[in-house]
Amino acid sequence: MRMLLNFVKGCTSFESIRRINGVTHDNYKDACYALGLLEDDKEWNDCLAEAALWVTRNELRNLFVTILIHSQVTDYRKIWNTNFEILSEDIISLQRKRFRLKDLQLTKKQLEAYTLFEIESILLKMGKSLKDIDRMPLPDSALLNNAGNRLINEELEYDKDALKIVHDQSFALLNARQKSAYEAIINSVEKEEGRLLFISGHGGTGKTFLWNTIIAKIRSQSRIVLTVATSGIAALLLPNGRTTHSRFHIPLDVSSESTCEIKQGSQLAELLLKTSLIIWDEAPMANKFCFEALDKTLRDILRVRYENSSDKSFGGLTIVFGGDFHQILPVIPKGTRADIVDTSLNSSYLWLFFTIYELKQNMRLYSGRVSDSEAAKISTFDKWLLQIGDGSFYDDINKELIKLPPDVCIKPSNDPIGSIVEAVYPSLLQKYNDPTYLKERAILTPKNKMVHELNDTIMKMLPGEGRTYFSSDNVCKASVNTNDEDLLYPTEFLNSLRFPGIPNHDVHLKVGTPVMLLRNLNQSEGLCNGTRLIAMDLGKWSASANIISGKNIGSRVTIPRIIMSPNDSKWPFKLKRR
Ligand SMILES: Nc1ncnc2c1ncn2[C@@H]1O[C@H](COP(=O)(O)OP(=O)(O)OP(=O)(O)O)[C@@H](O)[C@H]1O
Repeated sequence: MRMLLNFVKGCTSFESIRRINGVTHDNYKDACYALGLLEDDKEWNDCLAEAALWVTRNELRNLFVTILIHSQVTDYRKIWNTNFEILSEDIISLQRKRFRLKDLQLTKKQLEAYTLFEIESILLKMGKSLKDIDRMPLPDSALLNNAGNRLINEELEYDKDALKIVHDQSFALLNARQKSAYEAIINSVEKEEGRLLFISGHGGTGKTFLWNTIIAKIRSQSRIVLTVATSGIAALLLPNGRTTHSRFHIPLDVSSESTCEIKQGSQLAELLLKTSLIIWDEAPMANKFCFEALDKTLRDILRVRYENSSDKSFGGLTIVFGGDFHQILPVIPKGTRADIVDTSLNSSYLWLFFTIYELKQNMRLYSGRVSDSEAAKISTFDKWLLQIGDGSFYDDINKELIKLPPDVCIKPSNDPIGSIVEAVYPSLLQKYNDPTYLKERAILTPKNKMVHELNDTIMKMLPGEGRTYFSSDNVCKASVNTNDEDLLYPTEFLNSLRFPGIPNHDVHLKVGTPVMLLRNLNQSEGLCNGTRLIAMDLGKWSASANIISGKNIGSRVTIPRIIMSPNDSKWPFKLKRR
């Protein structure tokens, strides 16, 4: 009842406290559940049943996998048994198409095996497996064996003729510096020299262009190149790119002793044994221990392939790193400048073995897609930005202030929020439904408080009622050594807490609002930290949205409530916000 009193306004009787959206519930617990304030496995059944009304079965299986991986389920077997039927509704027709047998019938056991096989395929793309999930049934091993090593198959499935054409076209365009890096990399791959190369260059100097040319070359020769990036958003820019953590199973809390969680003999280990090249974009952003973890793991795994692999950096595999040390370095919460430098790639023991190639020419200006005046403008901005990066463009003696050029500023006014919204989102009401309009706009602010103010202002401007989702907040039992956490940390207090990178207790959404995902939910579906979407169906237990940035633009995804915990907070307990 106390929890409800925080939400139900103007109640006149005990019964009215239990009335939620016109329905009077039998008890307070049910009323709390209806508001989404409680944690219960029943939520996942309700969520899948609700989404089944509007999504395809394949989307539903993706939703099921998201629940398995990101939401804390108490009894996996039970939610599988309850939802098996809706998850398998299209399996017979899928198999009929696959085997070209229009009268094919399946027994319940076969149906279960094929459905689990589909679920396992989604999990494998995320680098996970049903084997890792407690008490979940496993697909038929014969089916899995027939499918072979799907990680390797996926890397060999490319259209080689098309890639050869792409390669020849881009190769002809490479500038001198790009070409010399290209030759060094291809030589090292062909002669298995196992070199370590670092391609540095600021934004627009054609690193991605170079990667694409090299990837096309290697894949057109039926060889394997793994493309990874430190952040999900950069990974989406690479063909079949993945984040380094998901591709190599690097632990999240990485230290000097860490290794990647890859078992000898696993599908991933076999893939690494067959790999010719790894391209790691945005390398300066990663903690040096990530590289060292991969180094140690490859030295071990590649011993089957190369003699003395344990004496060679990365076991003797050619690895290309790219990025710009001017851009974001590893984030060390409350770390000093020295801490950050010490965690960077160039403080690692591996840095000694790198050969560095530098790209200098801003190719964005020469790609022929911009007019001369636009190119001059970009060039001036580019120089200005680089000077700031070099620390040579200060407006005062204390080296603290930078003068912004007038064309990037908006005029001061009495309503700064209104002005910036008007400047960034002109004619919002006519255009808020247009994905292209939304895709190219964003307001960045240094503080979350301002983000919330801006969001509230813009949400109020948009038409429609929308829906408010409440989180269920709990103190993680393992993080406190008392049974009185309810007294110490009452729910309304937990609800009021705000953390960076984690949504507040209440999230208000309207159909058509652009949202940004804050978690790497499913790379292969293009769902990672930073993916932008437009909210579409706002169900009670899940929300569907259309992707508008990165990979898979236009496809629809359904997202359940997932559990998030702040990484480091000042409180003496760990909050679980679902
Ligand atoms: N050799 C080239 N010939 C023609 N166009 C090129 C060449 N190299 C790069 N470009 C084009 O220049 C633009 C910027 O290149 P690219 O995105 O590869 O740069 P980048 O270094 O990866 O930039 P960022 O660090 O911002 O991601 C792209 O439009 C790309 O197609």
